[in-house]
Amino acid sequence: MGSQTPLKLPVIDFGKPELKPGTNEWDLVKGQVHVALRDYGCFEATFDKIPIDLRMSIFGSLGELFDLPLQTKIRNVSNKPYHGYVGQYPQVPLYESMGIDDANVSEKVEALTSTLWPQGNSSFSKTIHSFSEQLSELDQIIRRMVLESFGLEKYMDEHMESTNYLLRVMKYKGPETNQTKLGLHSHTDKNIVTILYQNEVDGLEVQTKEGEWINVKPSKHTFTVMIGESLYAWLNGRVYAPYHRVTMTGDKARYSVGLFSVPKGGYIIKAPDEVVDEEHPLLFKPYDHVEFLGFYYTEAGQKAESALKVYCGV
Ligand SMILES: O=C(O)CCC(=O)C(=O)O
Ligand SMILES: [Fe+2]
Repeated sequence: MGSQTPLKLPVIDFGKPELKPGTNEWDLVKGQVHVALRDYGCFEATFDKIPIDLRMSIFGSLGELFDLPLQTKIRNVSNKPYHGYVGQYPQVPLYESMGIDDANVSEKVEALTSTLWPQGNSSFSKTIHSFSEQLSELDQIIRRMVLESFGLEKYMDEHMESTNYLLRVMKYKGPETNQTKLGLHSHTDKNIVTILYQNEVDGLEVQTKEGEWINVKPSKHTFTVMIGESLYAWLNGRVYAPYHRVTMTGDKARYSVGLFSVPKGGYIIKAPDEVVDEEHPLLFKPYDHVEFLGFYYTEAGQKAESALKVYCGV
C-alpha cells in the first residue's frame, strides 16, 4: 500500500512520418487505439503535426479572450446549450468557457471574432482556426482507425460526414488555496471524440472502469483523447466513455481547449448490425443527438444517472 505506482493513461504516438492507412505503422497504432478505447476510453496522443509555436500561441489567444469584459463575452450566444459563453455558475465558480461552432471553418471563426472584437483581431481568428483545422486531422485519423478496427469500413464516409467540429475553450481560475476545489463536475462527454490540450496547470481526472481516478498529466507535446457517448452508442458499447472531472489547487489559472466532433442534427445514430449480436445485444434505439441534448439539459435529463439510457435505452 502507498507504494503502488500511480495509474497512467496509455500514450500513443501519432507522430510517425508514415502514418498512412494500409501501412504497418498504421495497423500497429490502430491496434493500440482499439485497446486503449476499449479499456480506458481515453489515451494521450503525441501529434507533432501542429507546430509548437501554434500550440503555445493558443494560450495567448485564450488569455486575451477571457480577459474581455463579461458583457462582451456574453455576446457569444448559441441556440445550442453549452455552445456559447458559459460561466458565473455558483456550482462551479472557477469555470468559464466559450464554444466556437465549426471552428475549422474560417468564416465561422471570423464571424465570432468580429462579435467579440468589432475592430477585428486577426491573430485570434487565425490561431483558433488553424489549431482546429490541424487538430481535426487527428480526430479523423483516430475515427478511421476505430472504424477499421471494428470492420466498419463501409460506413466510413457516412460516419465522417455525419459530424461537425465544436472547439470549446476553457479557463479555470486558481482557487488560491491549497485545498482541492472542483473545477468542473464529473461527467461523460456526449459527442463522438474529444481531443483536449492544456497549459502547464494540471487538473483533469479520468475515471477507470474500476472506479479509480487517474490524474492526467499531459506535456506540451501530448493531447488527451477521450470517447463520448455518441461513439459508445454507435459502437453498441464496444468502446468506453469515461467519467472525468477537473479539480484545481493553487493560484495559477488552467487554460484548456477541447475539439469535439459532434453528430449533426438530423443524423440518426444507429448501431450497425456488425456490432450487434447475442453477446452484445442492442443498447440504444436509433436517436438524433441534437434532440437527445434537448432532453439531457432538462431537469429529468440532469438527474438521470445515464440520460441516454433513460432517453432511448433498449
Ligand atoms: O478542461 C478539461 O480538461 C476538460 C473539459 C471537459 O471535460 C469538457 O469540456 O467536456
Ligand atoms: Fe468533458
